[in-house]
Amino acid sequence: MPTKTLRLILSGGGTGGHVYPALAVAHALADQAHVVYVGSVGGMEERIVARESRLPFRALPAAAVRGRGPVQATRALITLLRGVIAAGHLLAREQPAAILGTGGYVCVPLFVAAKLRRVPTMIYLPDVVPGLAVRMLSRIADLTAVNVSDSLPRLGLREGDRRALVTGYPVRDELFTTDRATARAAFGIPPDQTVLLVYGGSRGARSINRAIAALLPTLLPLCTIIHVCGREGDQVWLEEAAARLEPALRARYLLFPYLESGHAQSMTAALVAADVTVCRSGASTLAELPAVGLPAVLVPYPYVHQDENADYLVQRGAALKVADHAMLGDGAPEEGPLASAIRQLVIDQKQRKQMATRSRDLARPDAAQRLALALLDLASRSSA
Ligand SMILES: CC(=O)N[C@H]1[C@@H](OP(=O)(O)OP(=O)(O)OC[C@H]2O[C@@H](n3ccc(=O)[nH]c3=O)[C@H](O)[C@@H]2O)O[C@H](CO)[C@@H](O)[C@@H]1O
Repeated sequence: MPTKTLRLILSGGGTGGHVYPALAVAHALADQAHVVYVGSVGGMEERIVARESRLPFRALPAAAVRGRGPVQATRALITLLRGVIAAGHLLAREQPAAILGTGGYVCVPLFVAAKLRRVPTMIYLPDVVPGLAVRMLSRIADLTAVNVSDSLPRLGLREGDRRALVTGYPVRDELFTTDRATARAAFGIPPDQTVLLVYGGSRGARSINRAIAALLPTLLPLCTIIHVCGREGDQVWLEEAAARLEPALRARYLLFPYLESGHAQSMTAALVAADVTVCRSGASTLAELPAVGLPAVLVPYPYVHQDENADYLVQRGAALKVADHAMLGDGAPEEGPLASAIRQLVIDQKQRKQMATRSRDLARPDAAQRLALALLDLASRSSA
């Protein structure tokens, strides 16, 4: 039996995009270390970690460091200080040999406390463009790992730098191993149908939901749609819209609020079953779409740096991009940019195949392994 004397901390807070990569690394570390997950008090990560892993979860107080006004800024600073103190106690108890942070504000107090206690740290950037937290953390971390090398200059780093590492984005193994027939069977979709998967990141995307609802009568004659709409309440009116469709079309519209791992109808199965997807361009798309070679119409969420993620795939011929505000165009929605882009990929099999190949070429199946090894190496340096 392997002895798990090595203790490590993984941490990432916020929505799914910061949590799933950390869980993929935990999986890669499997029997090699005792891993504890550190998230923020009241964050979405606690639920995801409990649902998708058996890792012990510890919570820290954390908040955005940038407050909007002086009162909010002061409150955020107090939360940060409380977080650093709590993180100090946590590190004293857990005695980790190294820490990997995948982003989110919870990493800030943790990394500050780690710096004070000389615990080695690695920060991981999943997106092309780093946010404020990752930029700060990259300065204090011993090692900065990035999904794609394009990000390094944005952090003042270069490839080959001792403090930098390009790993790819760690995804669940099943994305590489699930076969299409099984995935399709899980959703009851026959092999000969073209499948469009629509989703909006881990929280859903209202504007995409609205646009797809408007296009259901146009798209359903062409393809089956798996629509993952998010848990924010859109399911109700989308079901009403579906009920107004004629029965033959209605039967080809499969609506879900969220798809969890561990079920036959999982996000993995949906990605593998699909021929084309319409989705946001959160960091996960940079790896999950290539892992299954899924051609995409990307609609970046306008208020964060998703445009640059989308451009990364578009420039490499692995996706098309449509702006959020332009999805339906000015005239008839069925002639707008979103419908045209979807139609193009659904109808033109040759372009779809070419795009699938280009996408697959970008896959990095060893990303979780690379991050796990780097963390083990960091840990061994600390105990040397
Ligand atoms: C609005 C926003 O601020 N989004 C950010 C957030 O996105 P978010 O947290 O939504 O992250 P991503 O879109 O990158 O990832 C979502 C993850 O959830 C999974 N999933 C999604 C739906 C579902 O039903 N089941 C399921 O398992 C996806 O397969 C994916 O693994 O963090 C990412 C990582 O920093 C950023 O790139 C995004 O810009």
